[in-house]
Amino acid sequence: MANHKCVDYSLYLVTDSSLVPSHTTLLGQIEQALEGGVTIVQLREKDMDTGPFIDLARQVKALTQKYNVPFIINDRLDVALAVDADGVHIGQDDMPLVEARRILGHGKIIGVSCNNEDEARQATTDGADYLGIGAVWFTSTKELKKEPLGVAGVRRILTSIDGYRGYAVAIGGIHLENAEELMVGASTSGTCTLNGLAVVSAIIGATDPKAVCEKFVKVIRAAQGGATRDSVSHLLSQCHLAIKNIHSATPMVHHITNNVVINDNANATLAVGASPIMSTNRVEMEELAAVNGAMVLNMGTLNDIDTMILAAQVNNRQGNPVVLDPVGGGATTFRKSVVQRFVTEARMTIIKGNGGEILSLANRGGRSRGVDSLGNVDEQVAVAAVKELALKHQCIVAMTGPIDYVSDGVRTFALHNGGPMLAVITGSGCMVTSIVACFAAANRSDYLMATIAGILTVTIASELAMKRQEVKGPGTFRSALIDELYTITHKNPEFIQQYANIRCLA
Ligand SMILES: Cc1ncc(COP(=O)(O)OP(=O)(O)O)c(N)n1
Ligand SMILES: Cc1nc(C(=O)O)sc1CCOP(=O)(O)O
Repeated sequence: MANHKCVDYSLYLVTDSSLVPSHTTLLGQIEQALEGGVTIVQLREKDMDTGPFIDLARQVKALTQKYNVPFIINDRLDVALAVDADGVHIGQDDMPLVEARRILGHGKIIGVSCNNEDEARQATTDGADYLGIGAVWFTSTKELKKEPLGVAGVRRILTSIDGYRGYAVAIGGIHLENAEELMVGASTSGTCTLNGLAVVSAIIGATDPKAVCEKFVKVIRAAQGGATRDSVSHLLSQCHLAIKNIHSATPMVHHITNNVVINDNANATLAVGASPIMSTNRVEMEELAAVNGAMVLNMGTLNDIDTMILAAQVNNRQGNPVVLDPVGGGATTFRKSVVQRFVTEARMTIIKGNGGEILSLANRGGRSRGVDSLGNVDEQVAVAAVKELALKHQCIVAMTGPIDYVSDGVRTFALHNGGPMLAVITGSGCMVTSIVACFAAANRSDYLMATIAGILTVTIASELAMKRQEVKGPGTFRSALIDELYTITHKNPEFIQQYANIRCLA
């Protein structure tokens, strides 16, 4: 599963040009829907020749780019490749998922239609990024071959794939009046819940698609808010498992990091049970990527930018998580342009920076002096920045500081752990990045949880280190911090659940 792609599936528009009202056009309806808050668009044209399909796909892609939402093509891999869409949706009678993945690679989204537990299990095993579960109810948009599932049927399928870390949407017969019943009724407390609704006729056939979408978004967000709040304790219980996964995988974490922190980062990586390698020679990037668990790109020392980008690209191709630390990203014009190169020329799985770095990347100001962030960040601004960037770059974004904010674009958490001593040793932020990468390497099915687990491990370790009698100042704190990383991950993983101070911001 290429699940480093964080996508907001909340309101998934699936098109059908035959349903467009006579006074308007398909493109007009799609644009209205995007204005109303659709979060992902699938072009589904069952009877269009290839040439016109590609032409139309190019126009729809331009619209989705304007609104910064992913663009998916129904059934046709050739069209998806021709227009460089973000992914494809395939049905049970279409090209097998493993073949589609072989052709499209791990960088693209692949969704699969599922109507029962067996199909869902197979799709999750084969690495689907999301499932389209349906039909929920009767629909006049498509002739159904099987009885509708109902809300209970959708829930049953979701429950049967508990442990799956991809996404799921429901489809078939969904309109404003039954959306809440479905979102609330099908939600589960397990790892796999309903992430959104896929809708055709209620939007494409509407006289005012923008207004319809705004109402859908309200209903869906309200249902997600309740479910997300319930998920904090579940998330923390997963951190325990995430540590175990590091020990069983002992992943190699390849760093291209800065000269100041290289030794501390290697020791911290070892302390949590992963294996560091700090190579910067481009000759071996490809070979390292083949065995890597994760890649850290830390911009502190910018000696060879092309090699760093190459390293990210080869790790992208291998499906390895790439963690970017845009150190000093807002400090100079040069650094600002380098961050832009990283995020446009390669795909980042996690971006972790301080307030100045993240706000700069989000074009929301971001004051830095050298590599340090200046000033506290207002919570509303911080949340807007991490959410916006997560959706834009389809990745997890973490802004660290006195409070850490982490988002996948849909779910956002505020983490309140961490002692003041972290600010008086050099490279504590870089250490967080290394540890996040260790968790990501061993927990590829849930990068949001991996990021939170990584941050909490360091911040809780810092609180424990400060309580140690031998800690008298920054020097002794630095050693104690590495000791406590070891303690949490080797002896007391329950400390994360015990000490985490975390809020869910719906
Ligand atoms: C999000 C989503 N879910 C299910 C489907 C149905 O796809 P498929 O089974 O391929 O049927 P057709 O769309 O081809 O009629 C979908 N398109 N999108
Ligand atoms: C395209 C599609 N796939 C389905 C499935 O069950 O897989 S139901 C469906 C049509 C959904 O259209 P509407 O939102 O107009 O009911």
